Amino acid sequence: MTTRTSWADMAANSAAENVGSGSSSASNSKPVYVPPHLRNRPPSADPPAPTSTGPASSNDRPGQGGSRWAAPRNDYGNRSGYGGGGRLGGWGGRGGWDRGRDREVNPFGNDDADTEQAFSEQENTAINFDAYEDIPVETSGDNVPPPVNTFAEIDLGDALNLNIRRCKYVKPTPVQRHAIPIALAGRDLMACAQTGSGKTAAFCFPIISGIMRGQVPQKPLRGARTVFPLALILSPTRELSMQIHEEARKFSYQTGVKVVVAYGGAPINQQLRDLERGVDILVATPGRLVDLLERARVSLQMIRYLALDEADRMLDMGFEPQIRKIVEQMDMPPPGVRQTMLFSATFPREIQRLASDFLANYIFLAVGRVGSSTDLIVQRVEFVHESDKRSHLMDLLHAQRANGVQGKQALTLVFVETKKGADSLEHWLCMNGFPATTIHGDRSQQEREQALRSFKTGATPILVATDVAARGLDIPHVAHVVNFDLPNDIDDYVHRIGRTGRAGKTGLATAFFNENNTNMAKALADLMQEANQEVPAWLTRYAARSFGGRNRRPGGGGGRFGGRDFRRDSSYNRGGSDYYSGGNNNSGGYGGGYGANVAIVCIVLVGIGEEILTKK
Ligand SMILES: Nc1ncnc2c1ncn2[C@@H]1O[C@H](COP(=O)(O)OP(=O)(O)OP(=O)(O)O)[C@@H](O)[C@H]1O
Repeated sequence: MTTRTSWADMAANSAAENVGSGSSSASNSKPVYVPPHLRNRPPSADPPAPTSTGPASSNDRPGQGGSRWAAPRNDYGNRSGYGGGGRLGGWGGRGGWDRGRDREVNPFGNDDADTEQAFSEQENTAINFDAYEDIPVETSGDNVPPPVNTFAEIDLGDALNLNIRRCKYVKPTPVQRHAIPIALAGRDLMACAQTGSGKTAAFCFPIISGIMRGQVPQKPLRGARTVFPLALILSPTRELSMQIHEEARKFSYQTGVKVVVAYGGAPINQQLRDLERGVDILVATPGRLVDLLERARVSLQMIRYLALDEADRMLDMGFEPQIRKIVEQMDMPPPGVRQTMLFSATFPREIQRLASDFLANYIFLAVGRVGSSTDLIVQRVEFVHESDKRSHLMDLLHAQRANGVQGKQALTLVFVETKKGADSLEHWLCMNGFPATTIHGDRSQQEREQALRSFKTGATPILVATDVAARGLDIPHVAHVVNFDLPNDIDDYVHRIGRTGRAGKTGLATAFFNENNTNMAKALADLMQEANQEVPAWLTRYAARSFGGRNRRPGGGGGRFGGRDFRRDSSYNRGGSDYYSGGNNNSGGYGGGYGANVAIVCIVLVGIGEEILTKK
């Protein structure tokens, strides 16, 4: 299997190479204990904040009379400067403008980003395209626009095309092939596609392209400090919002489209200043957005595009009231006037039903995952008594070390149940020579961001996490996920293990099981069986005796799994024609949709809300 690195990996690698203690280079020598107060300090040799490559120019925009493709955004001129402090300083990742030079910061961190040569040499092989050859795809809804095979077939605009090349995306992934034409046709969309398959670009490209094409809108009369974004992208966690923002900034580099992120836990004043400098696309977590709306600092009156990432989580009980408030009770244009796109790797039927309130004559798209959910992930479950867990983990880590599986190219993510448990395990690992850090809801946002960076660069190749890191995070090189404490919900398990084996890469997931997890036995055994994993005989025996472990898998008791348009259910009947009036099965022998035994599995990047997570 190809394991060439993407540009993102290369950036991470170069950062890691500059990191001293705890990196893989120290692997063969006795690891050094790092006291807690020094553990997460940014390495002094870490790369500096990316520098600008030049003024935001308009000459890569095709001329389109009256649209923003033809209208350079001269409103950059009067900014007081915004640098965001670069990747490792302050509230990471918000940088869009170079404070001193008043220029758009190059999000590619590559001074040559303007030159064709700089990005034409290597393609992004993060995605294993071979695995997509016979991927099942199903669409339903009226007049579904046909998919495309190449980016060249889609008129996204020169500036965006240039950024796609800078990202080294050579061809669209399956979800992009189908979703982008649907979105460009102005259609509402509910899209279900596997983790790591490029959903972010699938909703970002049409939004950016649409804003570039559109007329520069007349700002409504309102308080001078109110901003009017044209697109809103909501996601359930702070870290996921930051990730989407980083991606969107790359895609919109030098297009004139301005992307701002707002999330809880970070100082609101900085975010207000970011907004004041102008915003076309607002990426936000719901709680912070409600705050901004209530302060009348943001108006949704001009929203043309609404995208919900991890949409099923956003409409799950924790978030639904906030989402309804934002979407239905403020000043956002109604469905049909705005364009709404919902993306996730799972869409349980009840959630689809709820979600349909936000959509108008929408298309449902389901794209199976690369291989199957867990073909790429070897799942192991081991019986480990509570008191033996630490020594068992130590054995695993020593074995990894002995096999040379460690360092920045082989990160280990260890999931535990509680925040206290996370701190305690992290401390113990460090004491025993395994550089670790931790992420959970009791840590400040700054500490959380720092921990993630330290993990990604391999400075601390073990991350002990609660469910705050279970969903939504795209961390390259996670080779091993250890469920030190199993979750109580099989979906959480699926999301956790989905942090490895992403984008066509293989991964390993090990779960520690004991008497405290008997309610998970059946769901776990079913899931493993479905994924052609070896199910230990003892687990099968536990499964035969047990009942529970909320099972959303196909064929499981919960029946919440959704890789199929709920409008096609025979039980669903709401007068028909306004909901579902046709289908387009591109599944190529896939049969009648995603039935009970289908392995689409949308392992998910469903996030848990920060409000919920902070309780963990
Ligand atoms: N067309 C493409 N060619 C090559 N790489 C791509 C392409 N599209 C996306 N990628 C890369 O694939 C990786 C996964 O993309 P992304 O994070 O958008 O997936 P996702 O479907 O949102 O995953 P998840 O469900 O886990 O959030 C990213 O590193 C991204 O840069």
